[in-house]
Amino acid sequence: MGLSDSSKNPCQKSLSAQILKWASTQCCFFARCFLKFNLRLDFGVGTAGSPLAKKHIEPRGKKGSLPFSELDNVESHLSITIVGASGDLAKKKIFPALFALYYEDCLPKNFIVFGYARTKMTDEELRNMISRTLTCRIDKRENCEDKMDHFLKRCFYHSGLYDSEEHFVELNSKLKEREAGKLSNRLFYLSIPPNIFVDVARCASLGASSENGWTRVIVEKPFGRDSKSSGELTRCLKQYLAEDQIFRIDHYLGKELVENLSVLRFANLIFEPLWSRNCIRNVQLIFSEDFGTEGRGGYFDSYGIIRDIMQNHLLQILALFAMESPVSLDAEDIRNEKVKVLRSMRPLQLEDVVVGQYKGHSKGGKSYPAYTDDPTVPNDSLTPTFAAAALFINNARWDGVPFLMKAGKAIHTKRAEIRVQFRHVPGNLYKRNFGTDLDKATNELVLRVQPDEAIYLKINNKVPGLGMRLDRSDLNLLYRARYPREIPDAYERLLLDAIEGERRLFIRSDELDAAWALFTPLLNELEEKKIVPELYPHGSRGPVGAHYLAAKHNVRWGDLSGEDS
Ligand SMILES: NC(=O)C1=CN([C@@H]2O[C@H](COP(=O)(O)OP(=O)(O)OC[C@H]3O[C@@H](n4cnc5c(N)ncnc54)[C@H](OP(=O)(O)O)[C@@H]3O)[C@@H](O)[C@H]2O)C=CC1
Ligand SMILES: O=C1O[C@H](COP(=O)(O)O)[C@@H](O)[C@H](O)[C@H]1O
Repeated sequence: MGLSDSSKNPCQKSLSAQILKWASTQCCFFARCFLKFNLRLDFGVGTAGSPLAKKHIEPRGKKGSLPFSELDNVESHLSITIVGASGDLAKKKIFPALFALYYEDCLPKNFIVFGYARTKMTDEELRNMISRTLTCRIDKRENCEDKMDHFLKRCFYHSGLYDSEEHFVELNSKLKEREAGKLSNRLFYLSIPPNIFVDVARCASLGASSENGWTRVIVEKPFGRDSKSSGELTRCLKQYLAEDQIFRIDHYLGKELVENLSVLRFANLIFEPLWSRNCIRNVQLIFSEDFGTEGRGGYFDSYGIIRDIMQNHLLQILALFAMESPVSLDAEDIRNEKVKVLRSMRPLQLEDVVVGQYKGHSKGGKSYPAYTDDPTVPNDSLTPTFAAAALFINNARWDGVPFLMKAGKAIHTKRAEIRVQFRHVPGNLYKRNFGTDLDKATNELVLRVQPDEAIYLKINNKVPGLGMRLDRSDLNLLYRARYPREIPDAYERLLLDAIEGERRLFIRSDELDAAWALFTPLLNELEEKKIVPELYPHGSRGPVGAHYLAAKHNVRWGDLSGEDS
């Protein structure tokens, strides 16, 4: 078993940090004795114990008030190992996010990054690989090249198998060599296919856990494919890791607008009183991508859009949107509220969903492939690449309010947004100005998660002039206009949180169970009954069935109204 990791409140943390400083400089012996007897140490040491952990109050990084290096007064070391370093996610997201954190002075003074995978690579080859992905992304930053050189010098590689404890022991020796006897915290990022999560957790925990600091493991999705397999995965991981060492990542929780959801609700008097069935008619959670599953067809075909997007990203947003006010911003308080709302929901049935799959299509002399054209996808695959669903929360706040989700690949546009449609104004004095379509008179709040982050509220407004003409207008908070700085990528925020021991944006195991309990009966039914998805052309607006589903609940999809700019 690796070292347990429990970050407590800041006061406790700073006390722990002082004890640890003393312990690490004068009396490492005690720590080793504790370990020998397999006691779970609860130091909350190193970076997690730094004042930066008070991040609800303090901004982070050099653009904030307190650069990490100045705060890093405990002589600790941080080793980050990316398992699956040769893969797509590592290249696309994880290494760039780590560099961005380094660039912003958000990493501690003593840190190293190790890549681990089966592919044979030298340190230099790993550095070249990282540098290629970095140069095409962040070359506009000031002093970027110098910083990049310094960062790359701290990157190393070890090639090994995922199920070989011996190879992780070799990694351990390399880590120790560079940690040079300092108190060292270790973070492992499992950026690998899910069938090898448990092997890696076992080998990393037994072969390469930190001997004197914390060991944490970030686990990528998918966390199973249904309640049973997810429960099994949790049980297996817990043979080697304590729950507080496991950081289940859902990168949508790290997106700026998703983080802002709670601020919008709980830091503004004007929204919270409206946030219930009394004023809200329906809520829509929409995700679409304007490309298919190209290159990931093999993975996608055994998961499908419901598991890939709805059961995690959209459901997490829904939980944050609908939860009651937490007792505090503490991770456990927030996650308790999310679990409560998830457990108040009715599990989905077949009649609550519409599924679709994209078909080939030609437009303007260009042809777009069907999902089943992918050589890694069977020709007769019934896997949905699109789904729309209606969910209901059986509690006093949300009784009767439809929460509609829609997620699709190969749709005409890329977007992720939350749309809140409000009720009609009772006894509206201006009713006749809207003709017979009173729906056009309702307010709508839109949180555009991506692209081009924005929050806008559709209101009815008098068109200036002598007559009385109304139109729908937007109160628009466009992020690029209001905050002309680069918005950090979700992976930056989440990596930093894992380093600091902040669990608020990671999924707890009971949350995961509740999420699977909602979707598993539906997923089983879709598979058992071999439900045939409705075909929609690649690049279209998705299957028509999604409109019927919405209409059944008296809803119109806001993204198709044609009103958005
Ligand atoms: N890519 C993305 O956009 C996203 C990915 N994820 C999740 O992140 C994780 C990593 O994703 P991604 O980087 O795309 O995955 P990859 O398929 O690129 O796999 C990552 C690495 O794992 C090793 N690997 C691949 N297949 C196998 C296998 N069958 N058995 C053993 N090792 C294998 C390979 O390294 P080597 O051969 O060198 O050992 C590969 O470079 C997955 O769990 C995925 O679901 C989540 C969100 C988005
Ligand atoms: O988790 C996943 O997310 C991506 C979309 O992420 P985004 O940050 O680019 O919106 C999706 O393409 C992928 O299928 C899914 O596994």
